[in-house]
Amino acid sequence: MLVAEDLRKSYGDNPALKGLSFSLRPGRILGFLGPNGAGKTTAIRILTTVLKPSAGGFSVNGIGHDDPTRIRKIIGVLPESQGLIEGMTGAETLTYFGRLYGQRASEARRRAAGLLREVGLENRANSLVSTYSRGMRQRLGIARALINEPALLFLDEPTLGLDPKGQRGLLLLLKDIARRHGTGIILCSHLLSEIEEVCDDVVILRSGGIVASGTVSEVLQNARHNNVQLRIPADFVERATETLGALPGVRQISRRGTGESLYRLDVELEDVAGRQAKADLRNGMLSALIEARIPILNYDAAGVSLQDVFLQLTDEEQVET
Ligand SMILES: Nc1ncnc2c1ncn2[C@@H]1O[C@H](COP(=O)(O)OP(=O)(O)OP(=O)(O)O)[C@@H](O)[C@H]1O
Repeated sequence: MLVAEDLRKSYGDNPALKGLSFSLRPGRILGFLGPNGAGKTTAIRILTTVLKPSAGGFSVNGIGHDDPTRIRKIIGVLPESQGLIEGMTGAETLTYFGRLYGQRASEARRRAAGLLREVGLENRANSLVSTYSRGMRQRLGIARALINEPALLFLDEPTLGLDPKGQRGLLLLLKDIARRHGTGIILCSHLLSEIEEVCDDVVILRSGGIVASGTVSEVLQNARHNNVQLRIPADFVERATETLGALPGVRQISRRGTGESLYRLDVELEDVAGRQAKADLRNGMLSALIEARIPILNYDAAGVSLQDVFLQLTDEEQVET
């Protein structure tokens, strides 16, 4: 339903997006991840037709980006600031926006009631928005974004400021909407554990380019095969970095202090083919560390989370070898 091909955008001489290509199928949720300045907002602005790409293109349900009016009719957006009207009730809000989309008064009221039910706000339909909690506002914002029954829904940090229960409830609601309506959802977030839980697909951006993309399990699987985490005493971190950096199979090392006297090294190995070759690389790495008399306090090749992948792929402090 969404196909983006080689999207590029420069602000003056500053390239904010350097060739973004990905696609999304109906009913799936895609997480858009990246550190500050990676280009997420720029990409979302282009895909929601607020900005024009400098090069490349995209289409939604076959409608090309050069027809923004038609694209706007089939997408929904939940911006970071919802722009709700405090002096209206939830039901009035949705009826009002339904009318803006050209619905008749009776139809707008009926659909407003249906949407309020869908997002779990039916009991507060007649309360003023000014009395809503943050979580309720987000739910109302989502209902508003669904008014035109969009094929594609964009959400920017939808769980920001919600308590853990509210976050979970909202993510489950999104999952439900995607599955039941076949809506494609693009979610920008920094909460990686939740992205891991709710998203089917993921695109990780860094400095305007994609550093990883695919299904969440593909990205994790790939990282698990080629990445190893080590914990070593801080005193040995320089020697360990040097030793690992001299090995031909080591592609990249990220290091992070995890306490006063401990360091965590995330080591990315060459992407060699075959299980045995991968094991040989890992064993070679361990032998080199042992030979250099570096104490290894912890070794983990399996417990890689999306957060680890994200930090490793987007870490500015990493040492390229
Ligand atoms: N209107 C603008 N004019 C000039 N440069 C811009 C503009 N908007 C963004 N940029 C630059 O483009 C790059 C990407 O910014 P963008 O806002 O898309 O990143 P982001 O991933 O959304 O970051 P954040 O997580 O902080 O929102 C940054 O270097 C930013 O400084």
